[in-house]
Amino acid sequence: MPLSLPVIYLFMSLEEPNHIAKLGSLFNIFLKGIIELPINFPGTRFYSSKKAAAAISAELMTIIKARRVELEEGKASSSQDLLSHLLTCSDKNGKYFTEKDIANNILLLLFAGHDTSTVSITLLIKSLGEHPDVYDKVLKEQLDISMAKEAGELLKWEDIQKMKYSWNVVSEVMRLHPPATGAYREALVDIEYAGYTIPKGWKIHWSSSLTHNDSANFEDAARFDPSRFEGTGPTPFTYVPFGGGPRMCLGKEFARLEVLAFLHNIVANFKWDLLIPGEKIEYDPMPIPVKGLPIRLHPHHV
Ligand code: HEM
Repeated sequence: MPLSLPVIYLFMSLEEPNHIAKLGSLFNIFLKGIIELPINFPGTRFYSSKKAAAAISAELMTIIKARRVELEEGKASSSQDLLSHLLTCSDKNGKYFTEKDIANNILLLLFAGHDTSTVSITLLIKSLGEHPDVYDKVLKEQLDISMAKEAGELLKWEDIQKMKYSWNVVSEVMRLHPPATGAYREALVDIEYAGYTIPKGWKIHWSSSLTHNDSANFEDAARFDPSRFEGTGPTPFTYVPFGGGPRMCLGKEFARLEVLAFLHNIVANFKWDLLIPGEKIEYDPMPIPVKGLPIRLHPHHV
């Protein structure tokens, strides 16, 4: 999914379209090779991905160095964007981030924080288009929230907490199609599992898709059913779209806010038809509808 202008602007205040397009196309090559066999040989996706990541880092380093000069000359402010913030804040020991740390963090956030949320929103739109009964319930919940507010009043944190049914729907979308299909761990000790030994030091891939689609964890696992998340919800560690343990997603609550705020605004203003009913989803590496999910919006005034 191409990087959008707002995210680049928010992170680094870049506005020049060619510059953004260049970073965007490198980013897409980088993304395509992230979950590939690590064969570092010309022609493989992994190789191209590593090259693209190095090119993005070099580009980011140039931007970072230029911004440092602007900050020193008073031509940029520390609150301008994420980049200025990272350049001017220090940790509790007074140590500043290095330029390399900043470039790595921006690259991580672009990857971890952008496509995951856009994919969740895309699949949410698809699921609501396929399940009008669920759409109606989401609409009711969102309208109850809007009607309790003054005209033009923006959403508040308390409103997000009231979106319980809507979040159950988003959760069910992420159960069936987790935006991050899994991640990696390293075995710190020898592990015995199902009669096999995973030796210390081996890399392990854990899969959220397989865990979420296992009928031992979810009855009739292929069925779309947001009520699974009512009450106490799934057994711990059977539902892991954000991972688990100490390296669990840092942006989980921000993602919830982002997706629910988007959902509130689109549902309150539109209903929609899917132009390709039953459009297939492909994983490359994130789940995306193969034709880009064309829809027809119908504004409503409720
Ligand atoms: C629906 C949206 C999102 C999903 C499904 C998602 C999913 C994940 C997953 C599966 C991991 C790996 C966790 C693990 O290894 O146990 C992860 C890590 C991470 N995510 Fe997210 N994420 C989302 C949104 C975001 C956002 C919006 C941000 C930042 C603004 C973010 C920042 C991060 C970071 C920094 C990590 C690395 C944490 C670490 O290694 O300690 N994520 N995310």
